[in-house]
Amino acid sequence: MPSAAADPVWDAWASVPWTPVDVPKTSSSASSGTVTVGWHKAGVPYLPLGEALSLQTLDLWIPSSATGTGAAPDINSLPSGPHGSVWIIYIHGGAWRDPRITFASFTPAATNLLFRALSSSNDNSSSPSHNPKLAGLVSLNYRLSPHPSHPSPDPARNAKHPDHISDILTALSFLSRLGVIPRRSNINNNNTGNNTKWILAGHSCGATLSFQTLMPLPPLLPTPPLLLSSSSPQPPSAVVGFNGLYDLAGFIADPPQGYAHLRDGYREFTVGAFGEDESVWRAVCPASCEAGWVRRGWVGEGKEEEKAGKVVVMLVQSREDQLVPWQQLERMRECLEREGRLVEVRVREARGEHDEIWREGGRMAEVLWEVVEGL
Ligand SMILES: N[C@@H](CC(=O)c1ccccc1NC=O)C(=O)O
Repeated sequence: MPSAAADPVWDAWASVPWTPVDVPKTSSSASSGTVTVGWHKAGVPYLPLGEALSLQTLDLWIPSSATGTGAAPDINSLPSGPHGSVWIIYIHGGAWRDPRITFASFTPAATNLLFRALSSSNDNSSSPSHNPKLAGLVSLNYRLSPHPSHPSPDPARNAKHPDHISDILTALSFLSRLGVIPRRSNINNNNTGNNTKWILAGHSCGATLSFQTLMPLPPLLPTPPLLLSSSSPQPPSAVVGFNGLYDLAGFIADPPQGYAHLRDGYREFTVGAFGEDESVWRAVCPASCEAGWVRRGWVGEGKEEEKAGKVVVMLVQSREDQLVPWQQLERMRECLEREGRLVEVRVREARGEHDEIWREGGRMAEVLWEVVEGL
């Protein structure tokens, strides 16, 4: 991938060094020590240097195979994956407000995925066509609303809708300027496009934010001018929601059995993020907003896009989740199935309480790997 001097996007990119991701060698190998599974940039500002607030940053990892050598990539560069490789972009949860849940909640799954990528590139028995190609991973930070138990004067911790989704869209524009997300003009262009695909994944309110990137949200959000490019980013090939929130108004009006005690908590964080107006709650949630957004905001109206194939939604939920009921998944599934054959909805179960899936990371990585393989 190119790098360029005197470009605010590449200047921000080059402001952070690469560090190795070292994991202990498996016990089966005779040698001890660690193996480098990938390279990591931590806390890259996704706005021009000096303009980003404390939470307007992203972390990015590439598999060690991307460099071709054992050495760190150049600080100015972003090595591209092989033809047809896939980027995964992750949005953390925490009810739009919890400062203890950040981009770092993706680290266990990211490390697991880098390890899988290394193992599969070492595995000569797998045929190249079935060898999944992971280009890299990104985890986004974004401004948070105030948390009553964790007050802070930091402007990045006193956000209100649409600040959260605005930051996510800004980060996606930044990533498209870096070449991580392909541009729309490359769609259907098999000769010159590098055919990179991307997956958008999120946990809890991060799943809400993932779908919001594809919904027409009022009011329209301006992109910072320095990040604008002539062509818009290509939408993701798949969205993966882990223990996601899809219908806040529905939950607050009528929480399902076993979750009624959470109604006031839901109302508190919903008001904190979106204000008191319940019509806004409905408009910003993917299972309760106006129908038709999958075609309008994602698949596209044009026949060419329809020919390019349907999009994939993977909904992952634990029945043991003490904070988000299975009913949220059902609401989302029903909403997507009403969109007809544009979307292929897949459902996977997970185990444990609400945050176990990212704390533990293995199941999250397994599901994401399955989506990468299927693209
Ligand atoms: N730890 C959070 C609570 C939280 O994250 C949450 C609670 C209920 C339903 C979903 C939640 N998180 C979604 O992103 C808080 O303190 O606000």
